[in-house]
Amino acid sequence: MPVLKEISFATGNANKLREVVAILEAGHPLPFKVKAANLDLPELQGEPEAIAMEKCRMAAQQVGGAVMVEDTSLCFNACGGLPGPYIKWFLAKLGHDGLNRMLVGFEDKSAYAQCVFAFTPGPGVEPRVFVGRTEGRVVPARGGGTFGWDPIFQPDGFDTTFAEMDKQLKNTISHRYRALDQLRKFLMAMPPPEQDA
Ligand SMILES: O=P(O)(O)OP(=O)(O)OP(=O)(O)OC[C@H]1O[C@@H](n2cnc3c(O)ncnc32)[C@H](O)[C@@H]1O
Ligand SMILES: [Mg+2]
Repeated sequence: MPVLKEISFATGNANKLREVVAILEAGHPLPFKVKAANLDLPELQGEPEAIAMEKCRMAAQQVGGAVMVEDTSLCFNACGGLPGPYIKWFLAKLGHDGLNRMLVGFEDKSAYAQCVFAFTPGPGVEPRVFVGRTEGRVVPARGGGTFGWDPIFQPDGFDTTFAEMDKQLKNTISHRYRALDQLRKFLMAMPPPEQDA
């Protein structure tokens, strides 16, 4: 297996990249250098873990080295976890208001944000997955959010939506932070890169 020196974070989403960089810079660094790779990866179907693993395999082929990817879901409990990994299309077609309307017929507005990171040290090596969840509920849009469904997701224990919340605070309680923290712990346990002679 090649010696791991750096990991490419493959995503086409600038907001995700910004949050991942902010989380790592806030004192939760990975033990390897992280490089951004702007790839347009396909929107796969299936269970979230399987989607992240397949996305990771594809990204590793394209990059030709160690990669991490993530796939984010927004899951409504009243709908058996849907839209889940299909939230990107539901958001694009229905908007914040339409997503709220999906739940009009249900008492239960609870939902969870889920982020699945997948990592492989290189093409051909089975990816590992790390899941982070933040529980909350779906509310009418509040906050001038520029990131996806942030204005309609209010995490439990807070009276602000992700969009109204200080970015630094979001990055300490988010689905993304929780998944990335597990990946960090896994990588910390890996042998460090060999020093150049
Ligand atoms: O290239 P990738 O990494 O796949 O980026 P993407 O934008 O396609 O992202 P996903 O496939 O994971 O789809 C998740 C959708 O949820 C949105 N999203 C992801 N994380 C979010 C967060 O923390 N807050 C609000 N919206 C988020 C994102 O903009 C997408 O519309
Ligand atoms: Mg995607």
